[in-house]
Formats: sequence, structure tokens, C-alpha cells
Amino acid sequence: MPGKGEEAGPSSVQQLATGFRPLSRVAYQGAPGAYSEMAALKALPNWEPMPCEQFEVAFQALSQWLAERAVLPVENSLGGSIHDVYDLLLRYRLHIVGEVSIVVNHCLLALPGVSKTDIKRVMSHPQALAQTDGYTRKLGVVREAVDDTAGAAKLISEKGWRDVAAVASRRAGELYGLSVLEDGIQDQCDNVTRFIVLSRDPQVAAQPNDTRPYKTSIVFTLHAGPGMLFKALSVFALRDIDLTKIESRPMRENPLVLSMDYDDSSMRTFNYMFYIDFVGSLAEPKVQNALRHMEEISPFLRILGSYPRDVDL
Ligand SMILES: O=C(O)C(=O)C[C@]1(C(=O)O)C=C[C@@H](O)C=C1
Repeated sequence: MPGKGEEAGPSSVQQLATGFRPLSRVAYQGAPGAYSEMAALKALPNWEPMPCEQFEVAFQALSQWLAERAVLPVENSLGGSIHDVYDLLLRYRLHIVGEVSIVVNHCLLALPGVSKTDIKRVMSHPQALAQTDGYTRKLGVVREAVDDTAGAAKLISEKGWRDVAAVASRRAGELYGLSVLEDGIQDQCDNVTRFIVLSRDPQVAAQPNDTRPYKTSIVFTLHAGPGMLFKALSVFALRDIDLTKIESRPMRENPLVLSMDYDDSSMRTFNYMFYIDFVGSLAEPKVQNALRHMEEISPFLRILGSYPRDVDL
């Protein structure tokens, strides 16, 4: 019998002898059947997916050593950026060690026997609702945002609602006993969501024999004034470094600043955090030079991660 505080299971000696290794956990937001679970399994096929109710719970699971990785969505080709994840990246000191993209194919799911004309309400994650906006508008239903797509399917199944449909994956339908009323309901067939893989430790810089293409993600601030963003971006343009994404978010602790460009001291402008992804690894001298240059311009600069690029789409 294991004593108090001891785990039941093979001892470390037994583990070595039998080759048994407990599965490492990868946290994701949503219920089983969520697209984030698919992304987690694509990024880390032999890991145990760990469902979390909210994005922040996945960040906490990783920070508190309950999981070894977290996989979170950052942008979708139709719905745009997932802002909450950008804000959390700044609040938690975690590192991006990889990225993975998946094709998102939404289905309209309802209880067996329900037809499309019975549906009065459609529930899903806000991103999934944005990606199927044209379709649900034509359907003329009330749209309701919930925490995740699979969670919507689960709720409909548990409550037995016959006038509600979920926008979710076919797999979510199978898991929660819902039928597919229509498949492929996203407004464009090219519907791709990009996810990042987070770890407590940074990815080891690309080795000289590593031929994989790399990407680097940073977040920075700028002083208010004319041409500041232009100057910041020029550190990459001058070195032919290809930017793949830029995002700006309000600086929540200090949302308004005085602009140096105006004499009128009452003139205040919005204050932003800028997030940039670019092609290149921290091991490359031109990337190191660009970041050194950026440090001269930016009052705050943090490297979020340098990691192999997902080229499998
Ligand atoms: O709700 C889910 O199934 C999720 O995994 C979340 C999420 C997102 O946040 O963008 C992931 C992929 C799709 O773009 C829709 C929803």
C-alpha cells in the first residue's frame, strides 16, 4: 500500500527496468473534441492531452508543473487573432517552443432526430462563430458564445436541448452523441488556426546542423511620437528579415500616454504592446544584431521564443 503522499505505481527502479514512463501532459483550452485538443495531439502525438476550462487555466497548469507543455491558439485565417492569449503571454513568463497549424472544419451538430428548421439557437466558441458568421446569419438563429466548441456540443447533449445546435468538430459530435446536420459550414474552405506550444523553459537555440526553418516571437513597447513603429520595424527590413505577423494590444496597466509630438500636455495617445513574429533563429547573427538594434529603440523588449516553424499544412 502506498504511504501518505506517495503515488501508487511503479517505482523509478521498476520504471527503468520495464521501460514504463508516465505520459507527459499537454494542457489545452476546451473539452475533449475541441480543436485545441487536435492541435495538442498534432504537436505532441504521444502526450496526454489535459483539458482546461479557460486559456488562463492552461497557462496556470504549465506554470504550476501540472503539465509539461500547453498548446494555445493565437490566430485564425478567417477570425483573426486570439487576443486573450496574447495578453496572457505577457502576464506569464513562459516560452514559445513550437507552433502547429490545423485545418478547422466546422459542423452544425444537434441531437439525433433534430432537423435544421428546429434550430433557434447556435452555440460555440466566439472564434468558431466568427468563422461561420455568414452561414449562421443565413440560418437566422440567435448566436451564443461559450468557452469552447466541444463544450457547446457537450452542453446540448447533457441538457437534451432540441432547438439548439453547436458549431464544432465531427469528433465532438461523435464524443457527445450529436448528429451532423451540415459539414464544412465555415465561410471559406481555407480555414486554418495557428497554435503555439508553450514550455517553462526556452527552446535550445538552433544548432549549426539544424536545417529546419525557425521563427522568433517578441513583444516590445515604443515611446510615443512620429515614426517610432517605422524605426522599430526598420531593424528587420535593414537585415532582410521577413516579418510574418504583427499584433498590437492595449497596455492595460498604463493605457494612455503623453505624446512627445505635442506641446499641449493634455494630448494623450493610446499606449500599445507590439507583438512580432519573424523568420529566423536567435542563433543567427543578423537576428542577434536586429534585436540589439531594437533594444536601443524600445524601452521594453522580451523574447517570447525562437522555435522551429510549422511547415506542415
Ligand atoms: O473551441 C475550440 O474548439 C478551440 O479549440 C478554440 C478555438 C480558438 O480559440 O480559436 C480553436 C480553433 C478554432 O479556431 C476555434 C476555436
